[in-house]
Amino acid sequence: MTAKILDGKAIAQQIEVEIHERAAAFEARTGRRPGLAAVLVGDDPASQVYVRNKERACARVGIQSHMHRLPDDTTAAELMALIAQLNADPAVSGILVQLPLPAGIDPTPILDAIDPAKDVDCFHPQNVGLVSQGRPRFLPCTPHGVLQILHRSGISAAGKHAVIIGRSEIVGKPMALMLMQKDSTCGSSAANATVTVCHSRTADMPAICRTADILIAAIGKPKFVTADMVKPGAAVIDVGINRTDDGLCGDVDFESVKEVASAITPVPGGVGPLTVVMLMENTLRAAEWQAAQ
Ligand SMILES: Nc1nc(=O)c2c([nH]1)NC[C@@H]1CN(c3ccc(C(=O)N[C@@H](CCC(=O)O)C(=O)O)cc3)C=[N+]21
Ligand SMILES: [Mg+2]
Repeated sequence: MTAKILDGKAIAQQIEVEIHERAAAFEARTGRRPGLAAVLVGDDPASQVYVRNKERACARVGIQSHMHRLPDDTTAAELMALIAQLNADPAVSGILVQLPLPAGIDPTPILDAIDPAKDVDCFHPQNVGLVSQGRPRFLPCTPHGVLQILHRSGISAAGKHAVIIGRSEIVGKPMALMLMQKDSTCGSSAANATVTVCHSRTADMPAICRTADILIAAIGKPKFVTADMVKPGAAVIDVGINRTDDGLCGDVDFESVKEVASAITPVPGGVGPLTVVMLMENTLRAAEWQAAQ
């Protein structure tokens, strides 16, 4: 079997059209553009790429981007002062502090200081709590993007065994919560999975992965998932983006796994573009709520 390649870029473009229409309607109704403030501290090359992609997406969908590029030696106090200013600015609907922050700054108090109504990354404990209770205000961008890829590719999760490799607060953990819930923004077929989470201390991970109908790799190890870990016919979603000497690659060994899976996302052009577009959706959602207050 050769897998169907799930074209994340094309799916993201479809969703962008929908968001562009909603953003235009918002602007027509309120006379204001939704605004996204992105804070980038230091000069991490991957972060530069991601933030530039987010800025470009804002321009395409009709969101005003407010970029704050700060030097590597910015202090936590300076960053806190900027967050306070952005929290108070009515032109700023959503705030994103690009991670990782430079080694000297603890991200937790910074992220906790973002107004939960502007927390478009969905990292604030209040928003994480709402997701975990199945009544989300925002959805975390990458897991939401994965649900959109599955849903818009006609892959149902309901009743299936979804195995997630990785337990990060940003991807693995919220992905598990969202897949096991009764419903999702994409309907009940993009939820209701039986979920297993594997991590670095999991015993016999390959055997567990081989029972997955949907296998989601989010560990940050290049080509970690090999063909022997995949059940024939499984759908494989690769959340990893690793920069190696031979260029970008995911957490999945694409060339071998595509011969076993029924569907697979590429890297680049898979989950990454969805992460960006779901951030646009959250920013628009934030603007709509703030306008209704
Ligand atoms: N506060 C915060 N929020 C984030 O959402 C966040 C973050 N920090 N830190 C890093 C990760 C990673 N991330 C990506 C964004 C865009 C692409 C993306 O555009 N990918 C394209 C291009 C990849 C490339 O050229 O490098 C693709 O996969 O096709 C990927 C990954 C957001 N993250
Ligand atoms: Mg990573």
